[in-house]
Amino acid sequence: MSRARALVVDDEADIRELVAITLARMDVEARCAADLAEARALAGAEPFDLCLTDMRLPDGSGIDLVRHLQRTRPDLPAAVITAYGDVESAVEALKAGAFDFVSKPVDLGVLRRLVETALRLRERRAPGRLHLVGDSPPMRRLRAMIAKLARSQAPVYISGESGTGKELVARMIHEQGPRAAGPFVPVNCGAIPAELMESELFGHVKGAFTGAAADKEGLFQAAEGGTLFLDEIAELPPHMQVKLLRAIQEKAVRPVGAAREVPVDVRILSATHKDLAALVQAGEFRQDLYYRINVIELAVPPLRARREDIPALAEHFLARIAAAHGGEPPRLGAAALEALMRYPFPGNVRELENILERACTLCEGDEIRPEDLQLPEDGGSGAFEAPEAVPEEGLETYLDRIERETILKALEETRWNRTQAAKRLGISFRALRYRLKKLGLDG
Ligand SMILES: Nc1ncnc2c1ncn2[C@@H]1O[C@H](COP(=O)(O)OP(=O)(O)OP(=O)(O)O)[C@@H](O)[C@H]1O
Repeated sequence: MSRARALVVDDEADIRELVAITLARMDVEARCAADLAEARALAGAEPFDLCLTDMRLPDGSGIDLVRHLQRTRPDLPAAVITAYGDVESAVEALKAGAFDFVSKPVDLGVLRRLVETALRLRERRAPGRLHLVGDSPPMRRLRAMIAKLARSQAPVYISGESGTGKELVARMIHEQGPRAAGPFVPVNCGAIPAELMESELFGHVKGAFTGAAADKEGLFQAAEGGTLFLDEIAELPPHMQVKLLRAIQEKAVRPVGAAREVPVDVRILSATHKDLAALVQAGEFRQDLYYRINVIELAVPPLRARREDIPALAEHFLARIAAAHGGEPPRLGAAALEALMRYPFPGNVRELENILERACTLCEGDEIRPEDLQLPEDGGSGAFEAPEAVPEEGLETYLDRIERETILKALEETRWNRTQAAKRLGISFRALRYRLKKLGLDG
């Protein structure tokens, strides 16, 4: 890990110096500012692991700086130096988001401990805010690959079943790489109607088509300097596959109706739960595009291939659910955990999350019982048996029918609450709306 850096803000030169010397002895580099304006400018321009600010500054208060950092750098721990006995300000600072305070005259032992704590936060945070729960060998390999791929700029194709964590992996690659300060733009290719896809991705100029009242930038331009995550890339219609290939090759896009291409600097990550290689074989996905996006393939294993991760994941989700609702999370009883360990999780980690959310609602005491989990009797894998012979109606019609039946079932079970139904189906609200339209069910 690189040398830690602290932003020290105080209008008194000798305090700045005292703090800077103390920090230097701890191998922490200090950058000093004498007022709020200077502090803001430095915080916006340079990386820091810790901020230490005096309460009273010539152009505002330390609390203003804490608030500013909370908005702009929520990961940066900030502490305030308060006047002796000024409990009120200390409390106010903590409420504003400061992680600690130290009172004047500054006790160097207290200061050292405070800095150590802040730096431990940094270690826990590093290398990114997001993390994958699970310590199974496949998860460890995945984490190592993410760290390696984050440093490269090559397109990565993330494969894996639905709900395995592909989007989370894409976000981590972005967050741990040199583009982390830039935007991460996720696009669900299956949720954008084919006729809008080009203008959504590349933008359009005013008057390009009816309803194009002004210039609009596309998702490529929105991801400038960052990462574009093309999820469900198998759903890209053929005409868009050609255009995407060109955009990747030329590092430029042409907005609909524009005369010229505009250069774009984005890293492309893509994913699908479908077997893209098989789609290439079947002639449904362009081979040249496949080679372009699949420079590196990262496979996210299904949950049933790493069952030892289930207890840690369950604990993680229970804590998260409790934090969202307030209060203590219920415990997972031994019998319930055993049931989870046996369950095949066709919907993977997302399904585990949903099961636990439901269990928390159903659970009456402080312990989740197997019946609270409501695991499907058939193991969740046999909802639709694959037909033994090629269906007479043809694959497309057959798949449409299955899709329609599954969606209708989810809608009925949720009394046509689309948000709930989308959640149950493990797709976004937008994706559900799009599918309803496609299947003529949106009337
Ligand atoms: N190892 C993990 N640790 C913590 N949370 C995880 C892990 N894997 C997945 N999740 C969580 O599970 C949920 C589903 O993950 P995600 O959306 O990334 O899956 P996906 O593979 O992209 O799904 P889909 O193919 O349906 O788009 C998210 O809430 C994600 O944060």
